[in-house]
Amino acid sequence: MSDGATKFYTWEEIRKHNSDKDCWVVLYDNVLDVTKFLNHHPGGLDPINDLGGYNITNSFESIGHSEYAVNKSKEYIIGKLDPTSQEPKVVRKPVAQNQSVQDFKTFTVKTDPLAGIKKAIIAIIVILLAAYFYS
Ligand code: HEM
Repeated sequence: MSDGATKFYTWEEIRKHNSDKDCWVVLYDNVLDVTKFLNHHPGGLDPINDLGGYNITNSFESIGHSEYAVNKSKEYIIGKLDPTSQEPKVVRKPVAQNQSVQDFKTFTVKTDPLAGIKKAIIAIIVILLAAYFYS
């Protein structure tokens, strides 16, 4: 862009930059190389890195980023999205497949089948004690 001409990128090119060593994203119609920002992002590395090669506009807006964040993102613009390029079907990249995610997926609320009986026994004991002390 040294000659002042805007550089345009296709989705095919953008999708290739999808790792924490080389991370491009699309914000509105701008293409950003955020590789150097990942480790400085106040929201952590993963939220942006997981979207490397994708359009982050909805996620960026839903967090309610400040004006400061919007201005900060300008530092990483490398060009514009080629308006003739069709966005390929979004194939969700698997987010962190760590143990906590696995635990979350298999988590079930444990109910105590004896909870009702326990409560009834406690109530009976309280009634018996009250009857004993007030008799
Ligand atoms: C170029 C892209 C981005 C830039 C420059 C950026 C910048 C920032 C900045 C400056 C903050 C501090 C709070 C603020 O000023 O709003 C922040 C917080 C945060 N960002 Fe981003 N962000 C980007 C993309 C994203 C994306 C794509 C996500 C989610 C998918 C995300 C999730 C978060 C979260 C969760 C916080 C922490 C909010 C909090 O703790 O209150 N960010 N970001």
